[in-house]
Amino acid sequence: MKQELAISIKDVCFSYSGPRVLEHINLEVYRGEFLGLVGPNGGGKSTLLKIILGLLRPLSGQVSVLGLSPKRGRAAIGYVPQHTVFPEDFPISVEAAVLQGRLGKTRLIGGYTREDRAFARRAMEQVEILELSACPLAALSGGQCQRVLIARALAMEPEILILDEPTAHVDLRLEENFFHLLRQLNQQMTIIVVSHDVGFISHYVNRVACLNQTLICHETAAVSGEIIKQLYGASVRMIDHTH
Ligand SMILES: Nc1ncnc2c1ncn2[C@@H]1O[C@H](COP(=O)(O)OP(=O)(O)OP(=O)(O)O)[C@@H](O)[C@H]1O
Repeated sequence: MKQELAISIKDVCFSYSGPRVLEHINLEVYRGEFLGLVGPNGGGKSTLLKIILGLLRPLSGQVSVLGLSPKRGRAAIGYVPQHTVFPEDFPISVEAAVLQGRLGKTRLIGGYTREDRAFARRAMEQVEILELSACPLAALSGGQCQRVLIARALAMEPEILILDEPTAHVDLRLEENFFHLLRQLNQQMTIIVVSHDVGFISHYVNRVACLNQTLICHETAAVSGEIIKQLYGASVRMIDHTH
């Protein structure tokens, strides 16, 4: 059976204004895949995600998302950004934050509909934060905040979920819970997750793409600490959390 493409990246090059950040990147992500994207600091991971989201235009090459241009395909992508910190006095509840995920989908005037609230509720149920729905964001732990951000992305009914270092600020136990959650979500949607921890994510993902200006994909079984160290130096963590 022919697999359907979720994302296609062909021969993409990019630079901000100075040297090339991405060189001739080729990547095909299939529907239903769970892809890990790893690489050293400054390797170009966030830049590649921004190109997929249509926020940056490549210097050359082609990108399509579900057969559409990245700008048009963006409506199908739930994006969980890196390093989102809510200010201490941010006066907004968990439910209000999750409802923001409906902004591109709902009517422009008249506020959220009953349907929007049902989507937000379902998203909060999926990531097990429904009991926190009235809490102010400022009262949440790092792990709970990450779940709110995922719920916000899920509320928009995405076909593709992209997460940029979602567990950078959570401890190992929460990280494990979190990846179990992603594995469940992967039954309904394509997932790309950026991480610095190859050893850990290779227990969960189908394939690991290593990006350091150029990109090489490995089936998870083929990823060893030695390969990663040779290609990308010591800044990628290769910790085996085998249980
Ligand atoms: N807005 C920008 N303007 C100029 N250069 C940038 C900009 N954003 C990123 N860069 C540069 O592009 C390169 C790739 O950065 P990018 O943030 O994509 O890497 P990354 O792999 O996501 O890194 P990290 O793991 O540290 O988050 C780096 O050299 C960075 O300094």
